[in-house]
Amino acid sequence: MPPADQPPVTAHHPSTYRAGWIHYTNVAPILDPLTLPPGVTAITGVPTQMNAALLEGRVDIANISAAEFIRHADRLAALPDFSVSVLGQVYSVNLFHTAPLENLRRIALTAQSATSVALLEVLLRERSLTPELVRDEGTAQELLARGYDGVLRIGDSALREWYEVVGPLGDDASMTRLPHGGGGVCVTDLSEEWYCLTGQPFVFAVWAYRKDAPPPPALLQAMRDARRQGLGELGVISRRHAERLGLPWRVVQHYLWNFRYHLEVPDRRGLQAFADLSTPGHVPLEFGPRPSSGASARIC
Ligand SMILES: C=C(O[C@@H]1C=C(C(=O)O)C=C[C@H]1O)C(=O)O
Repeated sequence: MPPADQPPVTAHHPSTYRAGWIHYTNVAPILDPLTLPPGVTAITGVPTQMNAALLEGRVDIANISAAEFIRHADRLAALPDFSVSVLGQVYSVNLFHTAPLENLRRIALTAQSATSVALLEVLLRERSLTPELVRDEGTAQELLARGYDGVLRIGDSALREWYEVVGPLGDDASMTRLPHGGGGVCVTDLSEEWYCLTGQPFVFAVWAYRKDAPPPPALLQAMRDARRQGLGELGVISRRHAERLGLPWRVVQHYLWNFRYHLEVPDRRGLQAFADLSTPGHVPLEFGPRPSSGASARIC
């Protein structure tokens, strides 16, 4: 698969079902073991690319920003049992800042994100803070050096930059609550802030499809099989991605086992709370049918 930062390539054949995958490390436990069934093709990209590809009809299903699913709930439905959610710290959706939150004046926002930008807006509004928000690209260090006092980063590079600020943690790090700052830079983990505000998990991504193009059952079965395999092999997957990311494998393993991939009841409540806070007046969120095997979504 091409790296996540390449623009999506369109290769449409009417008889194929087209998937679009955000290929951040946090979906490796689902995507690494996935074998696409015959007739299904896939492209990869960053969240804003996959959001656009789904909404413009260049793919039929994609793991997209939860915020975009909420905004386009009239046209989109989500798989009932897939999510990228977390309860508390996520480590890869970070506001890097050099002054207390209350004093921030200018925050650079990554162009890769929709959900995390909307989450930041909710969190700032809750505290009645009104810094200037500017779309700008670069590493946290580069953007702080350019005069921003806050920088929002997501995904693999945000995880690496978090580790640059807080690491090295050493082999005896408890991995229960990891540090939030170092070298004059503070890291505010937006998902942890959400937890403090609501006590709920935060859903960053769902697997959404256009209501006129529901996924073939063989693809859903392949995704469920892949997730079961991937979650059973987290050690192997963590070592593979740790090497690629240049991070200690224990950090990557903790990062991955911390996610909630099943859109369970607490995640749906968190998603609903985020929808109500971020998008007042949104249309009701719609989810596809649960698996009909007789087993619960959790164990299939
Ligand atoms: C947790 C993350 O979630 C991602 C954040 C997204 C966004 O901000 O729009 C979209 C998809 C998620 O996979 C991350 O990338 O670090």
